[in-house]
Amino acid sequence: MTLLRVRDLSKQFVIRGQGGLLARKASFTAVDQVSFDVALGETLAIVGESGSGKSTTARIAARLLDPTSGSVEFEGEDISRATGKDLARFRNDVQVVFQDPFSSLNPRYTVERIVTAPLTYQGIAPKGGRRAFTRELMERVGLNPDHSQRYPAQFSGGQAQRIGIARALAVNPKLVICDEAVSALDVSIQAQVIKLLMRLQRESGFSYIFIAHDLAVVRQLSHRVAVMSKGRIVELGSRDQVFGEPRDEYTKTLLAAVPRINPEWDRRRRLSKGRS
Ligand SMILES: Nc1ncnc2c1ncn2[C@@H]1O[C@H](COP(=O)(O)OP(=O)(O)OP(=O)(O)O)[C@@H](O)[C@H]1O
Repeated sequence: MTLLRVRDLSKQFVIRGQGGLLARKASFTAVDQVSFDVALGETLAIVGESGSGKSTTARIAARLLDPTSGSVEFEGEDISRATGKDLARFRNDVQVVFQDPFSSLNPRYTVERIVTAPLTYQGIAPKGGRRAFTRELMERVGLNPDHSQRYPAQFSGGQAQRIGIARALAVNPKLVICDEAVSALDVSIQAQVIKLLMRLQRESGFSYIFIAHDLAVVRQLSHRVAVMSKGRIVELGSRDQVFGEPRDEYTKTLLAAVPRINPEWDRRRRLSKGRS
């Protein structure tokens, strides 16, 4: 079942030159005619060099930013038209986990207040009370539930990212957008958080849009991969196709830069090269 349907999405930013009020304006196309679907329960990775338009695409999909043109449908509804209750439901169903947990968590709030805040805004009382709800969520993401009254600064980077994930899960989302969510973490911590993200998806069946520039990470957890370059999707296919038999020249260059960690993919790539 298609959860998210993005069609012909474009985003132009207006850039002002120097020179105060008389400065000339120019427009810059950050996202150019991008289309993709995300099915329920799948992980679509969006990869590409810095500045290729990955985050802008994701921010539009989460309605944090309006597109210049194109459409985004969530469960068949055009989200640009959603207002009131429909918009509130969409904001629940789609959660975003950002790269830097410390700047996306309020430093003056305890973990309990952070993870229950999305419910508080909606006037919903967590089942079993705030304390029990927070403890359960903390256990789910591998944090010590006895630390629910601590502040973000009292946690390591990896633990803080788990708080961000717990906050996203608090409202039972259908789609979680991870925007470089593991990029700032040490490799060993990164591996633990990736395992956690995969386990949570198996348990709850939600979808991910997983934005990353690290292809080794994407290889581990994606079902399908979209490769972006200069605002456009240059290749979109299953993980095995994109990694094993890339069609686009830019994808091939990107893959050539990845350390070889999976001999099976290498073998398939060599075989596919031999065929052509
Ligand atoms: N608010 C803005 N105003 C002007 N230009 C912007 C704005 N936001 C993004 N851009 C530009 O749009 C382009 C795409 O940015 P975006 O952040 O989507 O790329 P990205 O692929 O996510 O890059 P990174 O991996 O570095 O985060 C970049 O050139 C960026 O500088």
